[in-house]
Amino acid sequence: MIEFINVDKVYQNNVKALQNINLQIDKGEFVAVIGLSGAGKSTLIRCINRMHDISQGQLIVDGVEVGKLKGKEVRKFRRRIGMIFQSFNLITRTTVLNNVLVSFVPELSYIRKLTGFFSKEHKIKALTALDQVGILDKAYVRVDQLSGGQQQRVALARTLAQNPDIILADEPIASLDPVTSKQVMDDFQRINREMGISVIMNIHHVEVALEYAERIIGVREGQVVFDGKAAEVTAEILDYIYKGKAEEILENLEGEEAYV
Ligand SMILES: Nc1ncnc2c1ncn2[C@@H]1O[C@H](COP(=O)(O)OP(=O)(O)OP(=O)(O)O)[C@@H](O)[C@H]1O
Repeated sequence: MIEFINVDKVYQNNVKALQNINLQIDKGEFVAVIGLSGAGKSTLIRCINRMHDISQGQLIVDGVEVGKLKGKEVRKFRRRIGMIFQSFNLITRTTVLNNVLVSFVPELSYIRKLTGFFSKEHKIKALTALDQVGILDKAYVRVDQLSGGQQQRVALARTLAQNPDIILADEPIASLDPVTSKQVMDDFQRINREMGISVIMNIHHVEVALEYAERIIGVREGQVVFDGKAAEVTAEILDYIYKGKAEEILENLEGEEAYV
């Protein structure tokens, strides 16, 4: 379980990105975090794996107070939390398999780190992860020869190979077309349902958030202004989260539905 207790985040430039956040996210949930640009969505997600430190309050993940972890403990803690970015963060000039194997580097002995030699067990784990996202046949293809959607699947496989309890996804479909976005979102849904991995996703596409997430957290000016089931989200609620811009967003929604 992830628990935010009275969490504030103030950046060094004095921007108060999060204010008094209180949330509980249970294991296995699929949560979408929505809100205007600058509302605090990325900050909220990135505090969970301590990419950002919180300024006040407590953030507890499976009984561990994240802010109290030190050095090695932080690295060990992060191994349980996968992170997916909009920009995929892959090494494009090498194979898909090598990109997944990279996730095992922290587990390697010093010698193996130097030689870059992965065990058979690591290779099997990596190939299994590629199979889980349907791109096993691309294992020996260079990443720069793949489409954006396939690259995001490689990133997802790399995360899965870590055997995470939680996947944080920061705008994972922002640079993908609607059809590819749907494939990637289907992957997230399958991983969430079949493997019980919690998914917490920051997403600009409201229509996609409502379709895939069970729970929606609406953030506005650093505060949680809505937290409920996707099915409960109304046009009024969206309007509140998006400060009167819901009409524009709903218009988009109609267009996107036709496209997807
Ligand atoms: N590293 C940083 N240093 C200083 N201020 C920051 C930093 N990162 C974010 N901010 C500020 O914190 C606020 C929240 O930013 P955040 O990136 O969390 O919003 P967001 O909702 O994810 O936006 P977007 O949808 O555009 O990614 C913004 O005012 C932003 O300018």
